[in-house]
Amino acid sequence: MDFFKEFLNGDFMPHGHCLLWREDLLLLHVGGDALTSIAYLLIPLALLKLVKARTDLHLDWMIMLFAGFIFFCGATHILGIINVWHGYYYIHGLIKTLTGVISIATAILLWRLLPQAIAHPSKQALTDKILQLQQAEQRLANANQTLEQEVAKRTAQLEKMANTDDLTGLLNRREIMRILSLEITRAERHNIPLSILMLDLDEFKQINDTYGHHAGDKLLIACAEQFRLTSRNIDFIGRLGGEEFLILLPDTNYEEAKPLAERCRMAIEKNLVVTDIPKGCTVSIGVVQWSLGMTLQQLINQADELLYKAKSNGRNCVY
Ligand SMILES: Nc1nc2c(ncn2[C@@H]2O[C@H](COP(=O)(O)OP(=O)(O)OP(=O)(O)O)[C@@H](O)[C@H]2O)c(=O)[nH]1
Repeated sequence: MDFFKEFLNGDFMPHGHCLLWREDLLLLHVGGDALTSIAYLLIPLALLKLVKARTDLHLDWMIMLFAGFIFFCGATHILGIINVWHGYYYIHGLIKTLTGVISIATAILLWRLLPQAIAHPSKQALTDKILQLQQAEQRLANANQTLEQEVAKRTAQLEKMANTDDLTGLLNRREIMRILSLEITRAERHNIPLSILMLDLDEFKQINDTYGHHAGDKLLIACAEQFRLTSRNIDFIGRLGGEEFLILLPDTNYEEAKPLAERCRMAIEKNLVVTDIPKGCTVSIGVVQWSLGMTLQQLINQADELLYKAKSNGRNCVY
């Protein structure tokens, strides 16, 4: 009991020379201890705030231990101030010992954590890694873009192949019919004229039989080229099959279509040059202007009928 009395009233040890301190010396010691104590008490509060705010750090126990260590350091300085007037040397010693124990614990844990901390990537390493990732991402984006361009190119090639006649490079039957259907809808909606030319090479079988199938192919290619040269860039030219072609003339009435058909006929008769076939070739053409209410099939049938008429009337003519 006596021990506790002495422990708390500060008389356990005599003050000795403390009461003899001069004012400036006292201010220096008390001021220094007070400033250090304030700092040592503020640091644990800051660490507590950090632990509360950053639950993701996973080192909260280590930070709390460090906060405790700092707190006890602060407490020894407070006791240093008190001891100037009261001799609580026993409590002071006790707090110093506690500070020592918690410091040792912190030091041991700090050393144990050191490899983990060293292994943790530095800010520079993380910055480098981010840079590497950004570069890799850029490379990936570039590769992706190239791939997309390649796919678009291949798709366009495949579409072209699917829509094109292999031999002549003109539109194939499916594609010219698809476009004709669209153009009929457009003509209907905007009330604009639309005409077609149905073209068939004359006595092509005989050419094939005389000069061979290969020469016949050359002639088909040369005819396709003449049709290209003769028609306008708004027109669509297709090969329906064999030696039969269709030229689609958007925004064109019969009066405009007929001379165009005539130019095609003349081009085949006069301009066609196929070395294997010296006698050349001619073409018969049926011209029809689409009229309101006419279906695609009716349009084609009417063009076929006119073509048949041209064939029956001696070929190499336009009907
Ligand atoms: N070289 C070649 N011949 C083809 C091709 N497709 C069809 N033919 C031939 O074209 C010929 C068409 O003959 P027909 O339908 O009798 O017509 P045509 O001889 O031109 O007679 P008309 O049309 O009455 O003037 C056939 O002999 C087919 O074999 C092809 O891609 N190349």
